Amino acid sequence: MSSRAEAIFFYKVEGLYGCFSNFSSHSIVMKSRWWPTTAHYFQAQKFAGTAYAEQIRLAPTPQIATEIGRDPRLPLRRDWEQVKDDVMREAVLHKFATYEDLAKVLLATGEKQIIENNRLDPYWGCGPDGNGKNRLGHILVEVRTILRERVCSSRVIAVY
Ligand SMILES: Nc1c(N[C@@H]2O[C@H](COP(=O)(O)O)[C@@H](O)[C@H]2O)[nH]c(=O)[nH]c1=O
Repeated sequence: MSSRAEAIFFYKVEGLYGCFSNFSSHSIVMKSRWWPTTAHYFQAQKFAGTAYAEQIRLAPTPQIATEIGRDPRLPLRRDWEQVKDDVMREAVLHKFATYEDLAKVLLATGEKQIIENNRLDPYWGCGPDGNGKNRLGHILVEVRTILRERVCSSRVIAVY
């Protein structure tokens, strides 16, 4: 893995590598439903199987989906802390597997570190001091590895 100095930083959808954000306008189909963004899917899974999940799915923007998903008055599923990383990985993998152009951007980052430059979020992002867990960046690196392995195995099949 590269040094932090060479790392790829992303956050805003409008910025370079904006397609790495869960707010980017790339819809996915998961659990037999259409989701406008991975942010909609991720936030809805906090209330899977309830009417709140559908309300989030139909939210007009990822910002509104996230606002609803973070509402502390809503009944968060009990196992959320245990499953949230898996939900995020599943959504991000699905997005990059759906859009070949995005997969190419991610694969072209080679071995570089990927960091969500979100100063407000020490869990998914780098946090206020830059030493946050950066879980979204790590998940993007995991997805990059999975996609690379898929590309390699499809090339092996093509050779045979
Ligand atoms: N707030 C924000 C983003 N934060 C995103 O929200 C998700 C985490 O939600 P939660 O677990 O409820 O805190 C995760 O995908 C994180 O990257 N992203 C963006 O592009 N723009 C924003 O303004």
